[in-house]
Amino acid sequence: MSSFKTPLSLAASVDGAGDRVGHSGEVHVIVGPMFAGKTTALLRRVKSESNSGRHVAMIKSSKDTRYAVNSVVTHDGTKFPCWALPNLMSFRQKFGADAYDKLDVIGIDEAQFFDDLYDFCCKAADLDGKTVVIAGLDGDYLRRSFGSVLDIIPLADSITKLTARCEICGKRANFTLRKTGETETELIGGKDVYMPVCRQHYVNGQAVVEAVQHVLKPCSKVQSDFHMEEVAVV
Ligand SMILES: Nc1ncnc2c1ncn2[C@@H]1O[C@H](COP(=O)(O)OP(=O)(O)O)[C@@H](O)[C@H]1O
Ligand SMILES: Cc1cn([C@H]2C[C@H](O)[C@@H](COP(=O)(O)O)O2)c(=O)[nH]c1=O
Repeated sequence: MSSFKTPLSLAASVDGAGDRVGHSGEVHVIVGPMFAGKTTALLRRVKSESNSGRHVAMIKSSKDTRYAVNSVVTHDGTKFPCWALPNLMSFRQKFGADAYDKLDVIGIDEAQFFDDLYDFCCKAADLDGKTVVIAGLDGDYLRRSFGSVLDIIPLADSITKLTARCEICGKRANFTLRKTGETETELIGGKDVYMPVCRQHYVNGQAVVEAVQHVLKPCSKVQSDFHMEEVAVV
């Protein structure tokens, strides 16, 4: 019998996770602004895979403890148990190598917070044969690329961009407006801090936030108390 190994089987056997090689993995990416239904779509997909008898696991970033520590929770309250982790590469070891090898589907929520998203997806789908379903923000509150979410587009079998409803006019919302004056990229929050908006209301709303911050600059107490609801953006 030949002992020749392809680069793929060699990589998998070196890593000790070769059980699923030959079984092709997949990468499905769900993006959009906040409140677009990304977590809802992720849960629907993972639950349906589980109902079909496949072994599933869900991961979210441990940075996001808004609704629950060990569950993924949608904005309308649907829950699913998950592993809350600071990074993805620790998942196999924490989940257990044997259990990991039996997994068919891995769901990842809040993907923008994982620095090792690209490497994890490559390994999980290409080498370990997993179906990886990823939900995350494509853009931050300034509509800049957020984390590594856009980096995994070239790895993807499918990409779904969802929209929310603009909180001001009810049209389709593609963007997330931060209502407060904080400027750090990562700022955990819900409707208290963010609202989904259409293009027109993103541009108007962002101008209002910037103008208010400019006016209030020397007065940091008032600045941190400022909220968009108090200003008309139409
Ligand atoms: N402006 C809005 N547009 C759409 N859905 C909204 C809005 N505000 C609240 N929601 C609620 O948010 C739910 C989607 O939540 P979720 O799946 O957690 O979204 P995401 O993960 O994209 O932030 C909707 O089903 C709806 O009940
Ligand atoms: C726009 C934006 C969002 N965040 C944070 C806010 C929330 O905690 C999550 C997104 O949650 P969702 O499930 O998509 O509703 O990300 C951030 O840190 N920085 C931003 O610019």
